[in-house]
Amino acid sequence: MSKYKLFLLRHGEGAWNKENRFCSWVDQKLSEDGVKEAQDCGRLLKEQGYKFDLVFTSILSRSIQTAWLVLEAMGQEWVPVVKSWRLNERHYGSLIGLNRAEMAQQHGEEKVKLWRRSYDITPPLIDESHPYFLEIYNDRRYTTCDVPIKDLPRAESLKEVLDRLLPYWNSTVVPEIRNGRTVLISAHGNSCRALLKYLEGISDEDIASVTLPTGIPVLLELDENLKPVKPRQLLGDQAKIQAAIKKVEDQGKAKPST
Ligand SMILES: O=C(OP(=O)(O)O)[C@H](O)COP(=O)(O)O
Repeated sequence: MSKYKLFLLRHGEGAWNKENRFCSWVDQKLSEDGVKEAQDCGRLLKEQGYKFDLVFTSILSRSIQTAWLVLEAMGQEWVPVVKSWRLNERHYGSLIGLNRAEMAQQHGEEKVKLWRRSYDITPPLIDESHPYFLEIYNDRRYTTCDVPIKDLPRAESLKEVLDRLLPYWNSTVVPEIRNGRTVLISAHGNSCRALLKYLEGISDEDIASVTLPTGIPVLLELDENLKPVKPRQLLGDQAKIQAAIKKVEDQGKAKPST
């Protein structure tokens, strides 16, 4: 029997989602379309009568901005928002900033698919020579983490995302859910995929075909042991959701960038 409802949300479209670049730990704001997606998401959740008690976000602006816009559209701005780097997007290492379609032209679509969707392959590490290295590691927000900056990731597989996310899930999110709070996690494509893999017990192989579009809330109904009692529900117009999923999957195809 369903005891708890948990909502996962990949933030609305960011500027680099539009440009088909690996964004990851670079702090991009939402695009105009992304703002609209987040507002539409909030309106939909309000129409369906959902109420949140607590929102968790990463420390990247696009997930925080999305949480604010959702709460504003729901008229629930007062709901507390708690932030942690442990919900950040997967660290894409030296791939950060690169265009997926150009990478597919250079390295082949299969290689890009492995980098994007394999469970335990870590992309090449970012180092000091990378154009976004200083922007990331000199950012004051990373002095607030529960690990020193030198120990923060330099690239992560999906498995490594789950390894850094799970302690936070267990210590901080789970007690709130067990206390009966309805939680929204406003995060990222891959941090949400990692959590979904854990909660739904998805195999290392099958997680490769799980794709989350931006701005679409995912509802999980959980039993008393926080195990899903039914398949995840992506809320909204199902034809639009399927088209948005295909668009994300096609980002790794070797077509000329626009
Ligand atoms: O920043 C990213 O995700 P996000 O838009 O959910 O924050 C990644 O670049 C997503 O890339 P992917 O869909 O190739 O894994």
